[in-house]
Amino acid sequence: MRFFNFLLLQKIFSQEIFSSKKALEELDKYETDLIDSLLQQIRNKIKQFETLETKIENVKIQKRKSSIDHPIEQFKIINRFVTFWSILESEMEDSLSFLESGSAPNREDLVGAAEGLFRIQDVYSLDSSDLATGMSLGIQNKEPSSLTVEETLSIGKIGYWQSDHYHSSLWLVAAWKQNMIENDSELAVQILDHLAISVAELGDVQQALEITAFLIQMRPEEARYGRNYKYYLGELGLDEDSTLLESRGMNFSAEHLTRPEAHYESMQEYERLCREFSPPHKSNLKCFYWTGPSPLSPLQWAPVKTEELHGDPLVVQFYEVISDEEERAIQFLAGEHLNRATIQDPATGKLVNADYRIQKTAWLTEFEKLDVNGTIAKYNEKLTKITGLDADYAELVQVGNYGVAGQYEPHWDHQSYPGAENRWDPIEGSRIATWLAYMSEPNMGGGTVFIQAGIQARPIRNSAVFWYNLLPSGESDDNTQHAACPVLSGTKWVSNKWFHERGQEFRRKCALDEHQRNTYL
Ligand SMILES: O=C(O)CCC(=O)C(=O)O
Ligand SMILES: [Fe+2]
Repeated sequence: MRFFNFLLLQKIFSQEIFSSKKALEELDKYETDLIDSLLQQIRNKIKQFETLETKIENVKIQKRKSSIDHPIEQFKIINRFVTFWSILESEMEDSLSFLESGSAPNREDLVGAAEGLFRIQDVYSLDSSDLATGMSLGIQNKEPSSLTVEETLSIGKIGYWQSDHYHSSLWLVAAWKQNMIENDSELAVQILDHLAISVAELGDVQQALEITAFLIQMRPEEARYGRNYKYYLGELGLDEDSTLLESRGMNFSAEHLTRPEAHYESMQEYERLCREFSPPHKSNLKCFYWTGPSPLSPLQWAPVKTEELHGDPLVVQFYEVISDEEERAIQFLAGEHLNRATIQDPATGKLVNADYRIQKTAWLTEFEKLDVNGTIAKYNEKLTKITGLDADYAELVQVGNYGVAGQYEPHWDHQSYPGAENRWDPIEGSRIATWLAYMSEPNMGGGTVFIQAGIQARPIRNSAVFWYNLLPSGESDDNTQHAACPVLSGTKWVSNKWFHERGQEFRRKCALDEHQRNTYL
C-alpha cells in the first residue's frame, strides 16, 4: 500500500498540480489511499497496543494476587525482566531506561533463580508439578503462585542447558502434564524434544525411545528425530521392526530417576535436619533467664530468655535480644553495602561467587555515616554484656540477606578444624564464638542446622543463637559444623558477630584439660 502511494506521489509531483484538473484528480485519489493506509496502520497499532495492554494488565493482576516472598514468584519476576519486558520494549518502540541501565536481571540471575527452585525441591522434597501449579508455602492472604507452561518449560530448559538432566527431566515432565490440558503442539514438541535427551542422558533410553516415537508422529519432517530413534534402538539392542517393549501412552515420568550423588559428605544429614519442621523434644535441655557471665561481667543489660538447644556442643538461643527498631536500622545501614558473599578461589586467589553460599553480606563499623543513633556501637556493647565476651576483639558486625532459596552449606566458622589449610591469624586468634542473630522471620525454611548435634535452630525474629567454636582449651570443636537451610519462602536477614580468641583471656579462661567441653555460657 505504501509502495503504491509512493509511486503515485512521484508521478503527481513530477508535474504542476494547480494547472490541470487531471493532476488534482490524481492527488485526490492519492489522498483517499493515504487515508485508508493511515487508518489501517493506526488500527493495526491499536490492535497491537491492545494486546500489549492485556498482557501488561495480566501481569498487574497477577502481581496483586501473589507475594514476592514466594520462590515461584521470585523466578517469575526475574524471568519477566529477562524475556517479557525486553520484548515488550521493542514492541512499544520505546525504551525502558531500567532495562538499559545494566542493573536489570540477566540470564545469570535467571539460572540462579531456577537453581534455587531445584535446591528447595531437593531439600524439602517438593514435587515440580505441585510447585508449578501452586503451593502456598506458608504465605497467608495471597494466592499461591503458579507457572504458565512456558515458564515451567523454561525452568526445564535451564536445567537442560546447565547439563542438570535430573532437574530438567523433573520440570519438563511437569510442563508436559500442564500442557496435556492446554494441548499446544509447538510447546509439546519443545518439551518432548528436551525431555527425550535428558532422560536418555540419565540412562532411561527406553523412555527416550518412546518419547521420540511421539516426536516422529508430531514432526515427521524432522530428520533428527528419526536418527535419534535409530540410535536409541541400537542402544537398547533392538532392530527397527521390534515393537516397543513398554507402552506408557503419553504418561511420561521422572519420579523413578535418581538424583546424582551429593557433592559433599554431610549433605544428607543437612537436608534431613532442614526438613525437620517440628524438632523432636529433648528432655535434658533447659530454658532459663540468663543473668550474665558473673563475676567477670556482671549483668548490665537484662535477664535474657535463654533456651538450650544442645548440650555438647553447647548451643543456646537467646530470645527478644534485638528490638524491631534495631533490626530496621541495621537492615537500612546494610542496604547500601550489600554484596554477594564471595570466597577466595584457591587456584587464582581471586574472590569468586560460590554456589554453596547464596547470600549478600555487608560489614558494618561503628562509624557508619548514616548511623546517627549509634545503633552499631550500642549493639556491640549489648553483645558484650550478654555473652561476656569483648566485642572489641571481634570482627565487624556482618549482616546477611539471603537470595532466592538462599542457603549456606555445612561449614565451620573457625578455620582451625582438622585439614584447614590456613589457621587463623596468630595475633587475633581463631573465632572463639559465634553470635548469629535473626533479624527477620522467613515464612518457611531458613533454619540453622548443626550437623553433628543433629538440631535445627529456628530463625525466630529478635532472637540470636550463640555457640563456642573452640573448646575451653582453645582446641577446635569439630562438632560445631552448621549450615543455613534454604529459605523456602519469605525473607531471611541475619547478623553475625565473630568473637576472636585474643582479648578474651580474662573473660573466658582456658581449661587445663585439652578435652574439657563447653558446659557454661
Ligand atoms: O544464616 C544462618 O543461619 C547461618 C549463617 C552462618 O552460618 C554464617 O554466616 O557463618
Ligand atoms: Fe557459620
